Amino acid sequence: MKVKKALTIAGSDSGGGAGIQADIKTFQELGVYGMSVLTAVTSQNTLGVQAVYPLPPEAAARQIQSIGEDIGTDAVKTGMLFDAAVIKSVARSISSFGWEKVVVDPVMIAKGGTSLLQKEAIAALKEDLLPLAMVVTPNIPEAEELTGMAIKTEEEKKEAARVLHRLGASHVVMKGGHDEDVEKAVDILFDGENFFYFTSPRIQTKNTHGTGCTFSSAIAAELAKGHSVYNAVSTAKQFIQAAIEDSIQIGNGHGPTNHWAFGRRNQLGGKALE
Ligand SMILES: Nc1ncnc2c1ncn2[C@@H]1O[C@H](COP(=O)(O)OP(=O)(O)OP(=O)(O)O)[C@@H](O)[C@H]1O
Ligand SMILES: Cc1ncc(COP(=O)(O)O)c(N)n1
Repeated sequence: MKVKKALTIAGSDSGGGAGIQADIKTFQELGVYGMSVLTAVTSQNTLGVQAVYPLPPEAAARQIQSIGEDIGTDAVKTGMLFDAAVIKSVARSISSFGWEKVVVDPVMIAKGGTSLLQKEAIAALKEDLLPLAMVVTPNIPEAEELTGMAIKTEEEKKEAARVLHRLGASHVVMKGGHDEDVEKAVDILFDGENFFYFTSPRIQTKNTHGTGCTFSSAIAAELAKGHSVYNAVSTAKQFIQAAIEDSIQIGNGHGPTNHWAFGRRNQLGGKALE
């Protein structure tokens, strides 16, 4: 059987809702063979991150080499990279294999406030990784860090997207999950010329752990299957909407999104899961 493949380069979330675990579940649900390169191990649950154990940069390079020299991949997604040395090592490895369908989720801070990226690594993210990105998916606080802009209005979101495009990302998705006073969750895609809006009703729930990871890996999975960036973002938006609507009540904090909701709903003709 011939399958499409996607690779996530990210950190492990022991609680299974974000990071590598969210990515692999999303790849699986979207019918793509998932592979993983670990950059860090976190002790994490729905209450937050209790500990971070970064892996050395050679570990990422060596894992990517093992995949690149034998299996190859149709798309790559990066998540938690933790420090500048890992970012540089990952960027070098991606370039050396000439992988083009690269989705960069510039993960910086976990929901509970724990830093998943060293402050001094932001320069490396901009200089080494953004130029390799077919799609970059910042939330508003991440876009503010990357651009140095304060982003509140729609015009500022569009201007930040232009800045990130100039830094080398060929497409930018400005995610609106953090605009909590707005009734809709609006993501804006910029392709260097035009802006496209992806809008869905905002769901009132505390179970949003891993939304960013899930959304970016859904984009990578759809790109791996050969879809355009516009269509990949459109499917990812439907995937995350279903995953948040049917989110999972486990633990005592922010529960995870439901990675099987999108596929099961399609089987059930669009009905929400019990
Ligand atoms: N309450 C919500 N209702 C509907 N959609 C949401 C909600 N929260 C986030 N989203 C959607 O989820 C996706 C991820 O957006 P978000 O801004 O939450 O990313 P993120 O902050 O990187 O995620 P995380 O906080 O998990 O790191 C986007 O498509 C966004 O519109
Ligand atoms: C290993 C890892 N990677 C990424 C996130 C961000 O996800 P969230 O902001 O939903 O906690 C996380 N919490 N853990």
